[in-house]
Amino acid sequence: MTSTYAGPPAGTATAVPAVVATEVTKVYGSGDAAVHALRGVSVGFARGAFTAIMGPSGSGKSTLMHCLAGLDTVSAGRVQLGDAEITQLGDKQLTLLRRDRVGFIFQAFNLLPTLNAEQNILLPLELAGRKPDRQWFDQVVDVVGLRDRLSHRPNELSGGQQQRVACARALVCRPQVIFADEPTGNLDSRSSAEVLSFLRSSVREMGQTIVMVTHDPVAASYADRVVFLRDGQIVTETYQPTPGTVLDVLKSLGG
Ligand SMILES: Nc1ncnc2c1ncn2[C@@H]1O[C@H](COP(=O)(O)OP(=O)(O)OP(=O)(O)O)[C@@H](O)[C@H]1O
Repeated sequence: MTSTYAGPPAGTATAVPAVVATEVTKVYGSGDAAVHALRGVSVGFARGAFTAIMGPSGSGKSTLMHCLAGLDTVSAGRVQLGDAEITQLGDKQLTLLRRDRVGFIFQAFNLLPTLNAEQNILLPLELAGRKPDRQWFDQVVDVVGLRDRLSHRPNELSGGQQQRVACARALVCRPQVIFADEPTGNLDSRSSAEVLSFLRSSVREMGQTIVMVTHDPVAASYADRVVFLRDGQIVTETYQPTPGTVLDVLKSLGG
């Protein structure tokens, strides 16, 4: 089945996409038990833009993100990340692609408790055998506002600060895309605002590309664009969203 979504209005999508999904289908299980989580999704995510994915529960948001990030395989269709067609890659190549080109931020901060903030931020580079670029590290630390917390362990940091460490950890590798899955789901509204402002400045000031799944219209309003899923298809999108416009679309989708 193909998506009913006809694409952005003429003249609005000018940037080169960092990730493109073409006719992506994902079916879990088979026969009577088959769940069609994605039904022919075609969508591009512009480089240097902050895009949110929204939709009612079960509409396929996490599945789409996992397929875009090479965390899950597609049943049919293609995903292109930069110059790599990830749907053609084997497990080993996918692992390297995720390590070298993709950053992740999850709802649970996933920091190592025995390492301090600086060590947590630098861990992925260390694991990849890459030397940290000190100047870039300093810039990232300043953007996230963690300069005076670098020697603190996660249990000495607030939830918002821990998530900012997780954001810095994703950014320091200079990934082509950062995928964020409900990054503010565990945070109070003040810490959420801190993290979202930081994500937005990493896009504005550092040219980062971010794709974020969220349920929260306020979180989505920090993005440049919101794409909406329903029943495994992209049904509409909005640019320069506000919490009000996002809520209106969600209501119309029954979310
Ligand atoms: N591993 C799985 N096995 C079987 N079905 C699955 C699996 N993962 C997801 N699904 C189903 O696929 C559909 C889409 O799920 P998905 O988690 O992508 O939705 P979502 O929009 O992220 O939902 P939510 O907002 O509740 O997190 C749902 O019907 C879900 O039950």
